[in-house]
Amino acid sequence: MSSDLRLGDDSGYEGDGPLLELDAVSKHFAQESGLFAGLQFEPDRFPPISMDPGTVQAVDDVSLEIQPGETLGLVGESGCGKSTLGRTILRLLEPTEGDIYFKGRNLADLGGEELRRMRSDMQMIFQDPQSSLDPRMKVGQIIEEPMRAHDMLDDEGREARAKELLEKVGLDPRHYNRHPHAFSGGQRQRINLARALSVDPDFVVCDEPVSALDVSIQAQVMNTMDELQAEFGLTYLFIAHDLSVIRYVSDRVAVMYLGHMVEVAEKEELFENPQHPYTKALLESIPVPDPRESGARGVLEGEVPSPQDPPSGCRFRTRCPRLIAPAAYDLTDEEWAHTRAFMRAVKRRTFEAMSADEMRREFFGGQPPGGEAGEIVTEAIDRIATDRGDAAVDEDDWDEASSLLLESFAERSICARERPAYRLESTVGSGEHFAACHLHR
Ligand SMILES: Nc1ncnc2c1ncn2[C@@H]1O[C@H](COP(=O)(O)OP(=O)(O)OP(=O)(O)O)[C@@H](O)[C@H]1O
Repeated sequence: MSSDLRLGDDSGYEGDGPLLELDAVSKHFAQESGLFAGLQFEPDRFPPISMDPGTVQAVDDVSLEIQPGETLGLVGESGCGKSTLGRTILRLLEPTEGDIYFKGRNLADLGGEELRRMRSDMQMIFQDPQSSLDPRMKVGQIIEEPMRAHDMLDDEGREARAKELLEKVGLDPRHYNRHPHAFSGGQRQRINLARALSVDPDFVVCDEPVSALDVSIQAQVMNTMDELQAEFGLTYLFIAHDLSVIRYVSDRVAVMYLGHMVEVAEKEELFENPQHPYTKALLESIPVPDPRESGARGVLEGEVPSPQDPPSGCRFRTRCPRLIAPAAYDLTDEEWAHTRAFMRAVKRRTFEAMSADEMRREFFGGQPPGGEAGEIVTEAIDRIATDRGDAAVDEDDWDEASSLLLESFAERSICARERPAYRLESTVGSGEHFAACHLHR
């Protein structure tokens, strides 16, 4: 673990708790600016226009621990809040709510010299090695810059360290005086690594560090990062949207969806025994290399809702294939599956107008559910049936049928009413398995 590249006595972490702990951390942004951003039309008021800047709930109520020496992979679709979480941890963004503890200290309590030291302990590397390296600076200057900012070593010491780091990241120390444009993408990412390591951090947020690289280069850079982790005693938060990258680098994996953490488990456990429908859908959507096995597999239905107005309860529920039936109705699994599919089809208007009988056949095999649920389904069908007898079906009828179904079924599900959070036993791995899904209630 030790290296002569470790600086000073305060490097390393001797405590027995997590290196990093997030306690209910949120980061909300004021709505993106624009000429009409936030303008609301409210006909019942005078004047009928108001300004509600609104907020983007990029990260919402996230709790998480990262142990010393581990790599926690953070995965999720574009826009789910991964980068925002990484930046908030590093205090590049101020959290809206919640606490972040690093080495047992609340970052919000630190000031002056302590905060400065903590900042050098936590570094970040970014996706695009092209734009994060100043083209006017030489490689040596780039690597020495953070040391200079933190007043570490003298000129000679910095130069010696920069050259040693170049070698450690797999580059030639004689390239010290070159400019970054002379290097390939993979080499530039290695320069970034050397720069991040120059101040001897304990924790590095790696934000999509290999996403911009050719697949053939990705593994080489990830292997170097792995070697450096062992040598420097580093802890990584490794952000990626690519599950094969996550599988390659992680010890544990955290899955994010629309600002919430939906599942966290050891890597093997997460890949072999996923417990959240969103994780399952993500895993099933990994492209299969075998061309004989084609066709749609686990394609996620519908659009990701807006982080300005996220769904209540489980944020994935509007797209979830396992949405739980409201307890108020006595529905068989099959009846609920039909009702759910019909509700979604009406909401998304995925079918052409048809008669009531045709809808019953198409969505319910001719047999809608009985009881109160059946009455609601029948009312919705009648509202949009082409043979309903009065004026032609219009937009308002579709909207009303959709609202009736959503309010009666989706909004009454436990998935809409309560925020899920369950701790499960791991079956493949040994550690804790967190799944935010009411199927585990
Ligand atoms: N400064 C900001 N102001 C307003 N909204 C923001 C800001 N930064 C991020 N967002 C919004 O917060 C949400 C999360 O963005 P973030 O970049 O963290 O996601 P991500 O998972 O890292 O996505 P990607 O992989 O595309 O970078 C998005 O809806 C984004 O538009």
